Amino acid sequence: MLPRPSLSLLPRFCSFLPFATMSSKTGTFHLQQPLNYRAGARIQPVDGSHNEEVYEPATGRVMGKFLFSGEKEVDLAVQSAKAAFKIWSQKSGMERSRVLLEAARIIRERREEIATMETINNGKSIFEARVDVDISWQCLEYYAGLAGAIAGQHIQLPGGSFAYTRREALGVCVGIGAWNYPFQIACWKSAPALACGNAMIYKSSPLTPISVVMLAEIFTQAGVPNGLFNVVQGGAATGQFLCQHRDVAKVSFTGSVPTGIKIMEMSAKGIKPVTLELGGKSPLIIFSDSVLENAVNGALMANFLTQGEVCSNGTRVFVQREILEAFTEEVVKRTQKIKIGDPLLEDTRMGALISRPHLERVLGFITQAKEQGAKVLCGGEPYVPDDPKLKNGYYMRPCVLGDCRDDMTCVKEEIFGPVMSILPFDTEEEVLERANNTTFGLAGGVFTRDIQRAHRVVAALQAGMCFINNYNISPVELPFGGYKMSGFGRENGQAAMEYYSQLKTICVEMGDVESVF
Ligand SMILES: NC(=O)c1ccc[n+]([C@@H]2O[C@H](COP(=O)([O-])OP(=O)(O)OC[C@H]3O[C@@H](n4cnc5c(N)ncnc54)[C@H](O)[C@@H]3O)[C@@H](O)[C@H]2O)c1
Ligand SMILES: C[N+](C)(C)CCCC=O
Repeated sequence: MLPRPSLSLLPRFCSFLPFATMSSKTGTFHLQQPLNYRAGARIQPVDGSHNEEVYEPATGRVMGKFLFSGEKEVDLAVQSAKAAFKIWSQKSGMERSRVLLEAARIIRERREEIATMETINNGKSIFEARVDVDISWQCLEYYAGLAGAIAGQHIQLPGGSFAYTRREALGVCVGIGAWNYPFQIACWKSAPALACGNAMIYKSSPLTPISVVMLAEIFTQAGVPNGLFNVVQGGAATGQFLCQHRDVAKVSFTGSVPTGIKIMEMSAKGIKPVTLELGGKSPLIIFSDSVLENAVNGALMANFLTQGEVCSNGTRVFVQREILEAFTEEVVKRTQKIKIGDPLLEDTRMGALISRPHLERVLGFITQAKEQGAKVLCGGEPYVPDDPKLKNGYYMRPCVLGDCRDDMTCVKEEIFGPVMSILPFDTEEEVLERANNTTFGLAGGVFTRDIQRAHRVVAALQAGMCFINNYNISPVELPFGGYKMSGFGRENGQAAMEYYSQLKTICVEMGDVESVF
């Protein structure tokens, strides 16, 4: 069943344009063009460590190879971005706004092509990839709207003197992204960065290097100066060259906690500000007075989007004991009905996980959960679709675990796969204590009909993004980010503008200087 149309995942704009030039059937795409982008064009990097293969998760097929960028290529990208920054940062907010609006328009126009590419490279269903693309152009439109509103303050001082503040761009910003929302994460970072007058160099996860280059082309077509948005490709070493570069002013990172720690350490050496969007193990609390159908829908949304590979997922589902049986029965029934298979088919709702090692890691968590006493209520095993071309894809059946305890690994660690753990509780006080007993703090949710309890519970949750009676919806107007080890800084909403700009204060003397000497 689809979410309700009010605050739902359904696109706010739909344009079903014909496919562009690329092949759109699973198992047919071949990488032909370079994946680095510098000074307004796709290029081969001037140096690099090695060639990396790009896989299609739906089939397990290698689609092509690309070179991991070396230090020289990173430096050229930074120098190109520095030159473009000089032009872009001098434009008015309204001029920047017009370019971002044009980029949003082109994304809408190329919606089907981008969504198809995202599905081919990530493995998520085309249904979800279209939603990701819609959230992406909405993000550009939102920050286009804010670009013209960037303003300072005027402060009166004695004797007619005064001061004013200017909100200025930072310079060359680096964006480093994860593989679960490749195009969307690049837009969440670049839209506020460019709106504030910065340049950006972006590095995707090496598992999903393709769609961000389409974004780079779109920015150029929309009218950003050549070099303003460059793409370098690679893994940890390329990321390190970026973070350590002396001309980089800021790093915005989305990824795991261990990598986030390294990013922060490197940035600390250059006193560079960082935004860290890290992992989570979020609680979803379902009280017995909830509308059961909504609570079940919420739990599915909280666990199974993008094959469960979602940072904000509410994977610890706390259910009040009175409705445990009814809730569990319904959630299992609905999970078993999820259509798994070729992600480019219209009716598929769960595609392939990102890679073979990741699939094995997720299945390993389920084996361990069983060893520790959890009961597999459904799924949890590899899935082989009937279509022969999909037989080497990375599919599994979504899993619901019962008989879970707070001390089990499946309840404590981020699995990043389609695995829901159900945990019974009795009282509000008890569940809050247990929900907050984690080093993570990205998201949390509550289902109840008691309005006072709903607000009391979210106020007590130690998490940056909380939902009442829904889960995992992401209007771009809302700030998104974590507490505790899930990171700091915010993406989306007005808040993100703070993280891509700096404040200058100018103090103006209107009288004579009174010296104390
Ligand atoms: N909070 C959020 O908004 C959010 C969103 C998506 C994913 N995530 C998190 O991301 C993780 C999954 O993504 P992943 O496996 O790509 O994470 P990861 O930390 O392995 O990699 C993330 C990015 O960092 C790069 N990288 C790796 N080592 C680096 C280093 N030493 N220096 C610089 N860059 C380096 C990678 O190449 C990749 O581009 C999960 O923990 C998930 O929760 C968080
Ligand atoms: C768009 N979602 C579903 C809120 C996911 C945000 C990015 C986290 O992985």
